[in-house]
This record gives sequence, C-alpha cells and structure tokens, in this order.
Amino acid sequence: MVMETKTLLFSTLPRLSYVLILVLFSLVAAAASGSLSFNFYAASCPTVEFIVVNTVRSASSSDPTIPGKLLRLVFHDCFVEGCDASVLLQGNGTEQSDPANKSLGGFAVINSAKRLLEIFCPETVSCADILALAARDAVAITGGPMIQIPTGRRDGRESLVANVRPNIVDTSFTMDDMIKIFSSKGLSLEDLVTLSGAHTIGAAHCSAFSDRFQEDSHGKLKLIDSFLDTSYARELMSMCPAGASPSITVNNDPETSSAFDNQYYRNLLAHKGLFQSDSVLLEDERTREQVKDFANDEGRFFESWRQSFLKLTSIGVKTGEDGEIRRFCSEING
Ligand code: HEM
Ligand SMILES: [Ca+2]
Ligand SMILES: [Ca+2]
Repeated sequence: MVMETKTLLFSTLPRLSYVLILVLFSLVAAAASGSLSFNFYAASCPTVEFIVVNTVRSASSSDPTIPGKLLRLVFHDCFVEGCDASVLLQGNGTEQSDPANKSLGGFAVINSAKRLLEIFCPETVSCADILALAARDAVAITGGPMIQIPTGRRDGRESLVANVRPNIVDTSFTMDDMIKIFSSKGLSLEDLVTLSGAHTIGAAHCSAFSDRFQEDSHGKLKLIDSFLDTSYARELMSMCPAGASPSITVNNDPETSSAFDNQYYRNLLAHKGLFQSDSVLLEDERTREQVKDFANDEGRFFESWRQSFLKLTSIGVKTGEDGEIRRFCSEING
C-alpha cells in the first residue's frame, strides 16, 4: 500500500510540476505581453470571482438598482482612458466631476468587494478587474448571459474631467457621432447596437430625454421628436412634468426594467426607445436590420452581447508593469 502510494506520488509529481510550470509560464507570458488572461488570479487569489459575485448579489438583492448602475459604470470607465478604474477616483477635477458622470452609482459595491479582497488577497486584485467582473455579474444576475472574462487589468493613476466630454456619448449624438466614438475604441456598428441593449435594465433621469417632448400651456403633449410613440411620450410627460424634481428617475425599459432580455429591441420597434440615441438605431438603415434581428431572437442578442462585452471590457487596458494595484478604489496609492 505504502509502495503504491509512493509510486503514485512519484509518477504524478512530474506531471503536476509540468502543469504548474505551464500555469506559471502562461501567467508570466500574459504579464509580459501586456494582454489579459483567463485565470489570471488562479494562484494569487482563487476566490476573487466568488467574492465579487457574492458582493454584487447581496447588494442587488437589497437594492435592485445596483445591476444597472454597475453596468453603466463599466461603460463610463472603459470609454475614458480604458478599463482602468479611472472613473472610481474621487477628488477635485476627476472624471466624476463631469455632468455625465454625476448620475453614476454603484461605487459602494466596488469598494466593499475591494475591502473584502484586501483581507483575503491583499494588494493583488485591481479595482479595474473588480469593476469588469461586477458588471459581468450584474448582467448574469438579471437574467443575461454568463460570460467568462479574462482579467489582469491594472489601475490607472490618472482621472481628469477633461477626458470625459470627448469620449462619452451623449443622447443628442447623431449616428455618425456615435460611430466615430465607438470606432475610436475599436468597436463596430454591430457592437454599438449590441451594447446599447444595456438599456434593457436600469433607469434614467428626466433630463436625459425631456427635450423630446413638451407640455403646452394647456398641459397637452407637444411632440418634438416625431419618432417617439405618442402614448409613450404622454406617459413619460406625466412621470416627468415640467418642474419635476431632478431626482426623479424613469425605467429605461418600460416593460422589463429589471430583466436583462431583448425587450429593449422590441421597444425600439414600437418607437419606445427612451433616448434619442436609442431611437436612432431603428431610424438609421445601417442598424435597423440588426435591431429587428435582436427583437426577434434573444439568443442572437445574447451571443452578440458576449462578444461585444468582451471587447468593451478590453478597451485600452493597462497590464503588466503599467499602472498599479490600488489599495482603495477611490484613491491612487500614496
Ligand atoms: C450608445 C450611446 C449611449 C448613450 C447616449 C447612453 C446614455 C445614457 C443615459 C443618458 C443614461 C441615463 C443616465 C441618468 O440619467 O441617470 C443611461 C443609462 C444607462 N446606460 Fe447608457 N448610454 C449609451 C450606451 C450605453 C452602453 C454601451 C452601456 C453599457 C454597456 C450603457 C449602460 C447604461 C445603463 C445600464 C444605464 C442605466 C443606469 C442606471 O440604472 O443607473 N449605456 N445611458
Ligand atoms: Ca477608465
Ligand atoms: Ca429588460
């Protein structure tokens, strides 16, 4: 018996060490070549994904607005200086000072995952990875596809308000404006249609769409954007009357606001896209067919989402020796 165990041990040991060497080699290679890798934290923090998903899950169960916030947060991070957690930095003149970022949320969820990770794996997991994983989990938790994403992002040391305007899409943008920004990030027209599907969850403030209609002096609806369905516009007007509190929010998807599904595209077909930048996806013939396709086939939307989300969360990543691993997500290391 002892003999057998010994033989077994000796015959498996070389194989084990091969595997170990391979894993180590691929980790070093990934770090040196500046790319992300799957299982980046396999040796240094094997529980990272478990800790992040549990944090997101428990935060979302007590506050259902969390998934939408995390998903928008990663978009605003990745489009400005790449996916480097620059959007999480607090202070005067950081990206958070831009009006487009004033309505971001979900920071506390990232910070609390980071606090836990600093206990289990000190100074190991970047805030940029935590944010990408948390947004990935937000989609799965609300019924969207579960996606394996590579990690190894490092945290940026810079966050400047001036970098936000030129890189973040506004609701008033034309299709050409949007294409320009997306393609500067390596994203295609198809990625634009797919990633806009994020608006199947979450909410928006009245100011993001209230210029699409007006209330006349008799309290009647006057459509400014004739592409908007009249009864939907009337609904929106009643939720966002003139002089309404700026803190009021309206669901992006009037049908299934807490489910990550293809309802967004069905809404577009019914002229119920909340933002002008949503409606334009149906109006423009370059994207109309894809909208119809996703409205009819959720599987195709999910498959496309997998690919586009991987591209989104890989934009301009800092890896290897670039950047740092922050100790607190809201501040750079001293
Ligand atoms: C294509 C151009 C886009 C425009 C013009 C746009 C614009 C907006 C605006 C104005 C809001 C409402 C913010 C507020 O008033 O609180 C919003 C919400 C949101 N956006 Fe986008 N967005 C775009 C693309 C994206 C992409 C690519 C994603 C993610 C992949 C995304 C995810 C979200 C989410 C999840 C919300 C809801 C946030 C919440 O519930 O707090 N958006 N977007
Ligand atoms: Ca960033
Ligand atoms: Ca939905």
